[in-house]
Amino acid sequence: MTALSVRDLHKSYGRARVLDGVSLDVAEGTTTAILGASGCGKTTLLRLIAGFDRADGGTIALAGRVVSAVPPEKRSIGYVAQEGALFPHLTVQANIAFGLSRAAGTRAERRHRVAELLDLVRLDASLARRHPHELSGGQQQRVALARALARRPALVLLDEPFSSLDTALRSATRTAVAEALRAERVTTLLVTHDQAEALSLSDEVAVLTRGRFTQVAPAREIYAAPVDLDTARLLGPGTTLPGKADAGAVSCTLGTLRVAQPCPDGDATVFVRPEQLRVTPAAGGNAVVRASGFLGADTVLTVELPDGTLLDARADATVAYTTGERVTVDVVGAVNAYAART
Ligand SMILES: Nc1ncnc2c1ncn2[C@@H]1O[C@H](COP(=O)(O)OP(=O)(O)OP(=O)(O)O)[C@@H](O)[C@H]1O
Repeated sequence: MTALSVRDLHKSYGRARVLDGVSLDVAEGTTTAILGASGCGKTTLLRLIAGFDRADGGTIALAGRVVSAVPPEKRSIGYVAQEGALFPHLTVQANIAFGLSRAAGTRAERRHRVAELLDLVRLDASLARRHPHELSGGQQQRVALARALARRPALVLLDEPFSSLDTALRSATRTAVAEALRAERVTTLLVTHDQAEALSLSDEVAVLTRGRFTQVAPAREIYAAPVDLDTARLLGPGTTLPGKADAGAVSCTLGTLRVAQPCPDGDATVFVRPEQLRVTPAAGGNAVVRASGFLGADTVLTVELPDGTLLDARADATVAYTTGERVTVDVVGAVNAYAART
């Protein structure tokens, strides 16, 4: 069943058209990540769905019911903002219980639900009596999620919920949140501009560009075959090269390569991701290492081809590459190519 259905949504601020015909369906119990550049309208869309702002046109339906006239508190939506916005004067327990109305069972039942929620977001019960300032940023975000889930909402909106956390905390919090959402089988819309977050947390990724969704597809599918160059770049780094497409292949400075999806014959832009290039040390190699950055798990190299083309490649971190060293560069698998913009 479709939990959320957005149709042809429009929103402008003055003359600036932010959403220009946005449509999206989210199936019940799934997570869709909205990926888009800063300022593309992601938060605007969430605010319209939550009912904090009104659209200029289009409809939003929750479980098949159009909600234009329904106030935010009656939409059965949980919202977690960039920084959880917990009540600073209330304990963790009281913050979570705030989401539960007094009508929702006895005091003992509410306590039980709070304990259940703390467990769900993997927070120790001993934290229940602390105040937000006595928690780490990651713990605060997990309390914010517990509060949003308290009333068993039909839909949870997460607006860049991990952006204020450092790398290690971000990854741990992300895992805890993903597991909690899966356990509750709650329908979720996650806004992010972090491609790793979008790809790892979602059933589907929806790419918002120039006021519309340009592609909505499962993470693997969208990563392997982005519809256009902007979408390809949003999903991760890559080098663009001029080329010529002809009958299902594309020729460029790297040779004649297979294409992952159809590209019209003629001038093309080839997009090669760092992991699609295999670099091997070789005295008589066709390229020279111009820069190398050791990242721990792997190394990112910038290599130069004889015609001066610079390529970014991912390489084996156990090999210490030096600037000026000769290497061979091969392309692994099919690449994406798009009709060149005139
Ligand atoms: N209340 C408002 N009044 C005027 N302009 C606004 C208002 N809210 C947002 N905007 C503008 O609308 C555009 C979209 O903003 P929005 O916050 O939705 O983007 P975003 O994709 O969430 O960005 P970010 O990733 O940086 O948070 C921006 O250009 C912003 O300046």
